Amino acid sequence: MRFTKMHGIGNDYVYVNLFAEKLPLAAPDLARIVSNRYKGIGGDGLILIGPSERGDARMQMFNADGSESEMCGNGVRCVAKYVYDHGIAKKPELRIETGRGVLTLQMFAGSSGKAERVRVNMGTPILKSADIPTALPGDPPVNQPLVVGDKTISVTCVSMGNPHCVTFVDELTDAWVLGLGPQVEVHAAFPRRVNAEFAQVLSRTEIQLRVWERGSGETQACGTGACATLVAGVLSGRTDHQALIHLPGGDLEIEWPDEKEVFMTGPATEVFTGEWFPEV
Ligand SMILES: N[C@@H](CCC[C@H](N)C(=O)O)C(=O)O
Repeated sequence: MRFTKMHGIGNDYVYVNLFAEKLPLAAPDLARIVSNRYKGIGGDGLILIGPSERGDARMQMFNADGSESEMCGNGVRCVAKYVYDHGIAKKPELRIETGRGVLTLQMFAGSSGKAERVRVNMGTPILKSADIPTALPGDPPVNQPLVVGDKTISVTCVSMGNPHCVTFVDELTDAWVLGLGPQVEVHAAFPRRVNAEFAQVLSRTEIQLRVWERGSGETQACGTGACATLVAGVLSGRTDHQALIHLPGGDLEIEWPDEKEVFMTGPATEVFTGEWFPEV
C-alpha cells in the first residue's frame, strides 16, 4: 500500500490516496497497525483521501486506536494540501467532504507553487449538550463542575463535529494532561468519549494549549481542539473572538468573528511517501 506521511504542526497521520489505492485491510485495523511507532509507519492515526460527489475530495479519519472520528482540523488542511499539490484539484478554494459536512478551504501557495498554509471554514460549533454529546447540563455547558476521581474540575464543552471538553488551568502540567486527560476521555458524562483540552490563557488573544485526544492520547496539536478552546474562551468570557493558539507542535490562528462559523489558519506539511507491506 502506497502512503504519504503528513503533519499539521506535528499532528501526524498516515494518508492513503483512495483515488489510486485499495486498502489491504479494514480501515480501523489498518489504522491501529500503521499508527504503531515501533512496528508500523508511526502516526496519530490514519486518514483516507477519496472521491466525493459533494466536493473535490472526501476525508475519512481514524484515530490510533482504530476509532473513527467525524472531524480532524489538522488533517483536513493536509488533505487539502495533498489534493492541491498532487493535482487532484488545483484550485485556490477547495471543498472537502468530512463527517461534519462539506468544508471550504482557502489555499496559500509558496514560491514552489505548493500549498503551505490553509484557512479552513470549520463551520458553526455545536453547543447543545445533547448534540455534543454530554450529560452535563447547560446549552451551552459552560464552567460546569465535573468530578474526576477525587477532584472536581470546571469544564466547558463544545463540538466541532467531534466532542471536546475544555478545562482552563493556571499552569499546564503533566498532572493535568497525562493524569486527568485519560480519565476525562472516558468519563461517564461523555457517551461517545471526548477530546480533553487543557488551556492556559496568556492574554485575551493568546492561549497555551495541550490536548489529550480521544483514541490517540496526547498529540503535538489538535485543530478542532484549538477551535473548541477559542469558542470556550469566548463563552466563558476569558478571550476575544480571535486568538493565537500555541500548541506543543506550533501555532494556529483561530477566529470566531460573529459567533457563527469558526475559521482556522495554519500550515500543512508533506514529510515523505512510502510503500507499506502487510505482515503475513
Ligand atoms: N487531531 C485532530 C482531531 C482528531 C480526532 C479526535 N481524536 C477525535 O476522536 O475526535 C484535529 O486536528 O482536529
